[in-house]
Amino acid sequence: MLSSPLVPVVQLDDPALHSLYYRTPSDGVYPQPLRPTLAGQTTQYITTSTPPPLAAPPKAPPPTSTVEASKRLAAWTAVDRHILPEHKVIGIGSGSTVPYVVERIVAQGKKVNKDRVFIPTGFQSKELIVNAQLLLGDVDQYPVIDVTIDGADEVDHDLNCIKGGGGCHLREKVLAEAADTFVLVADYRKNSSVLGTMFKQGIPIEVVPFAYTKILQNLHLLGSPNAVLRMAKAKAGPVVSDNGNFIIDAPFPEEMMKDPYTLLTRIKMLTGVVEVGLFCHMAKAAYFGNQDGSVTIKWHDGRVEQVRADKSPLAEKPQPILSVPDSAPAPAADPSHGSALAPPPATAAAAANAPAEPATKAS
Ligand SMILES: O=C(CO)[C@H](O)[C@H](O)COP(=O)(O)O
Repeated sequence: MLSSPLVPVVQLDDPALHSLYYRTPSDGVYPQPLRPTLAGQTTQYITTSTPPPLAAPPKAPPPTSTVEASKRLAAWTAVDRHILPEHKVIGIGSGSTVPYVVERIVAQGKKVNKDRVFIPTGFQSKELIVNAQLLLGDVDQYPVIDVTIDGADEVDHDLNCIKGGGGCHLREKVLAEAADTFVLVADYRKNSSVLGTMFKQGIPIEVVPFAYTKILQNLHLLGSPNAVLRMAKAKAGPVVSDNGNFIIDAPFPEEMMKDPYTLLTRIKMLTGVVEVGLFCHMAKAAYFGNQDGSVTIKWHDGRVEQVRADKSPLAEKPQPILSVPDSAPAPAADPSHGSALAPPPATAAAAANAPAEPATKAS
């Protein structure tokens, strides 16, 4: 029996095969990952050989609409205020605003980022971290996170929010809870006073697959007669979460949505429910990029701060917006997601500044 970490299952007599199957880190030929970040990590911790130089990480493309620009505005402002040099463990959330979070973190430079580890909330954010050549970790290694920044489907005045439009809310809640500071970033369409006003598809609820019918029945009794199993669009059958579970979308009447914490506890008590996409009393601040280039910041203590357009990070160096012509067809909505957003209220600023904006998720 070999004492190497790789234990043989069958005896290989051919020496060539033997060396193929029994390579160990000390051989210096440990299989190399195909992607740069992982190559960087392997080089640091396992191999002794010189790594190939890394290509520059891909940049996020310029925003293609006012909504996209406001997502970037929110993300950049939040990163500038909350991701400080002393922060070493950073949670990266999910959704269409988060690529701009990663973009701004990368812009802080290699020097500060080389001592940081980034924890993803799911497949998408893991890809963002890897592609940006940042060091990837997981919450089981780092159960205490300095700052987590995440998107949201809708946020109310008390910073309660709906999350899980992208089906990641279980990991998102774990990373929010693990964080000393949890910050939300979103465009102006997500800023509301009562949850469910803008995001109509209902509260995302992750459930163990075998129990979904019983849970649906219980949700109907609890006050959500239209609760449904979320179905996949490019696959036959239900959406399956990163954790192998099903997702139910349960719209509740406004009266119940006005007290999201009570609703959260009642749903969570249903047997078979893994996690509920209602995040109550968790966020320290929520950043909303506005159509006029300003940023609204709602703080956990009830303060509301406005950052004027000429004071925002984008004002330092104006960023291009690739405008979408009015006649262009609306981008296809992510059917499992932002299509539930109601159109934003019309404002003078909107009329003056915005190209025709679909009320659906733009990415
Ligand atoms: O909770 C989430 C995924 O589970 C997302 O953060 C939320 O859905 C916002 O996504 P987007 O910015 O794409 O609208």
